[in-house]
Amino acid sequence: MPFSPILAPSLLAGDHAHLSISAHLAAEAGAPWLHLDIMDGHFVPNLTFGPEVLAALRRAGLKTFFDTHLMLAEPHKYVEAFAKAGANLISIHIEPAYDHRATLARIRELGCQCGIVLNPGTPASAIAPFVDLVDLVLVMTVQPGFGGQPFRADMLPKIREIDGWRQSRGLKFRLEVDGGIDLATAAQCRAAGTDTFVAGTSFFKAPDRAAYARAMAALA
Ligand SMILES: O=C(CO)[C@@H](O)[C@H](O)COP(=O)(O)O
Repeated sequence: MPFSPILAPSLLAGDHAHLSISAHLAAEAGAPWLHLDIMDGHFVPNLTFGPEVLAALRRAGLKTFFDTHLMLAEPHKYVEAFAKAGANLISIHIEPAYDHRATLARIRELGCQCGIVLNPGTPASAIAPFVDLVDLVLVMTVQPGFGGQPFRADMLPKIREIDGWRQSRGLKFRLEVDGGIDLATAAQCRAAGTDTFVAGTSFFKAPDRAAYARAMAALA
């Protein structure tokens, strides 16, 4: 396994009236990453927040690594705004039509790490041309748009397939899962090769240091 496990709390499941408090709770629990779900009401049937929220979290003192997941029909138009607002890693979906290669290169040029994301219905082969360009591959384990959905165990073969490429070709990307992740489903994903786990609903039920430490011990 090339990377040690990271559990990235998803701010989508935090308190939207007090996002900074929720983000600080995640950091104080020991989470080195915060997952930020950016939804546009087009690519996914929901809306969340924009770059000004990331900038405000930075102004509020958040030093956490911002793992920024753009669920946007036209992500290439927004990568600069998210990089300037404080994103550390920006992930873009493979499904919409735009220049993925140029957008990944632009994310790097802006000083961020870059990631590529697949929806449950998208085969691993769709991202094959990009896996040597990215720092992270995100396999969605729910149809994106809403938190609190059940984990899709039928995504495990896809995770194994992508981890297989990583191992056989010596590729250096993190392999992340997102959707319905709790201790039990994270363990299944870990066994399939995942090293990076987004947890929204399950994390914010008990966002404290002891719970985080238990989760990390289970994934070690
Ligand atoms: O991107 C998404 C949903 O589209 C996720 O990041 C969710 O926020 C994960 O939430 P849970 O499934 O853990 O509640």
